[in-house]
Amino acid sequence: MRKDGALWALGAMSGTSLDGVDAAMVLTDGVTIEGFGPSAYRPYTPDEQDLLRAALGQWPGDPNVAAAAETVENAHAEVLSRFTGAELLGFHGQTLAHDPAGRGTHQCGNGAVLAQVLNLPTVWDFRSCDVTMGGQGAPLAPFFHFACARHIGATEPLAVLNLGGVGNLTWIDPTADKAEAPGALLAFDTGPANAPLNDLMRDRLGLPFDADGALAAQGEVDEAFVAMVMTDPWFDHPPPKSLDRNDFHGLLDHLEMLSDADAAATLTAVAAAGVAAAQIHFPAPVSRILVTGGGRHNPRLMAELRRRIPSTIDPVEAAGLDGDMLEAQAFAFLAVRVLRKMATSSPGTTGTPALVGGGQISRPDP
Ligand SMILES: Nc1ncnc2c1ncn2[C@@H]1O[C@H](COP(=O)(O)OP(=O)(O)OP(=O)(O)O)[C@@H](O)[C@H]1O
Ligand SMILES: CC(=O)N[C@H]1[C@@H]2OC[C@@H](O2)[C@@H](O)[C@@H]1O[C@H](C)C(=O)O
Repeated sequence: MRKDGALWALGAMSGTSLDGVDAAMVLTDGVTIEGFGPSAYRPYTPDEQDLLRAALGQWPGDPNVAAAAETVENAHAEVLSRFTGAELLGFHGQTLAHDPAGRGTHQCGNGAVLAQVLNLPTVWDFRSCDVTMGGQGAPLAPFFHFACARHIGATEPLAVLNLGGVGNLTWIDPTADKAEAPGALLAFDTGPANAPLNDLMRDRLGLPFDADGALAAQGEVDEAFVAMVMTDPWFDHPPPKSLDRNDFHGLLDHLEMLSDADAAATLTAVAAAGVAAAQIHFPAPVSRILVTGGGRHNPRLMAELRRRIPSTIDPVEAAGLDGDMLEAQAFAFLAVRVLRKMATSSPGTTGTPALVGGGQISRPDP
């Protein structure tokens, strides 16, 4: 029997790696996870990626943004139309620019268009309200991570680490009354994760990423360089904090003297060192870090994490979750929360002064 208020929600995420659209269904009332449904992935073609890359860092009104938005909407319409039985859509869109202390945050793709095309009530623009209210606008997955921690029966503090283009981590006390409770969650971005490594692979070798960490495995980490990066005050800065995809892009200029393999090994280590540095911000130590996002497929990155961090480091699959779809599931879950007028972020997640519920709701014409 369905719990009161539970809906089959479809969530879609187009992440900072610009690789494609993840989509997944969750049965939820926005508090507990009642079940996971089907999922799908739709990669962007190289031409589509070029259009998106040309719009990175741009704000509404820039000539490249309209083409990027159309690309995002079409790719989403294509993959989302394969699903049946969804009652609500949570559409994240593609982050093109993120500057919470300045111009705000910009996800392209219009949820109102998707609501019509898919004939589904659509929750979108999840981050703007948070930034307007003084929050970072990211990360937003933590309320879902709290539900996941409950779903897997966790009883002591743990962390969920997402290794996408940027890394983000959620520290969770699963014994808290609810996700909104003070002290239940502490979340923040950990630093660059796959983005600089992907950019290196693309610039030097014309490849999208270091598949299975094969190139990094042939190189040596320049530990002095890693230590130098870690002196950036950003890592010691207490949460809340969030990054734009290209905030650490300048790293690549300093690696020109290194071979391809050494540069790949060093950037892989930088991603892991950022996570190790994050531990000083934990309210209490964790015995386990569950890793989600594409970076968990990189054995070199996982090895660097294990070398630098004493906690057990497992892919989320070890706890029965799907690390390729967790973010898409998060936006399905958050859509239900928005529909039900529940908070989507808190002082511990995005650093808003109070609980905030973001998101716009667009409904198809009757
Ligand atoms: N087999 C693999 N070996 C090495 N790296 C991999 C592998 N599979 C995926 N990745 C890395 O993971 C990235 C994709 O990760 P993911 O899909 O989590 O990113 P995203 O959702 O776009 O990012 P974000 O969470 O920052 O929004 C790829 O670009 C690549 O760097
Ligand atoms: C502004 C933005 O899109 N941020 C993303 C990005 O990708 C990873 C990290 O940086 C995280 O802060 C966030 O996404 C996840 C889904 C989040 O909001 O929880």
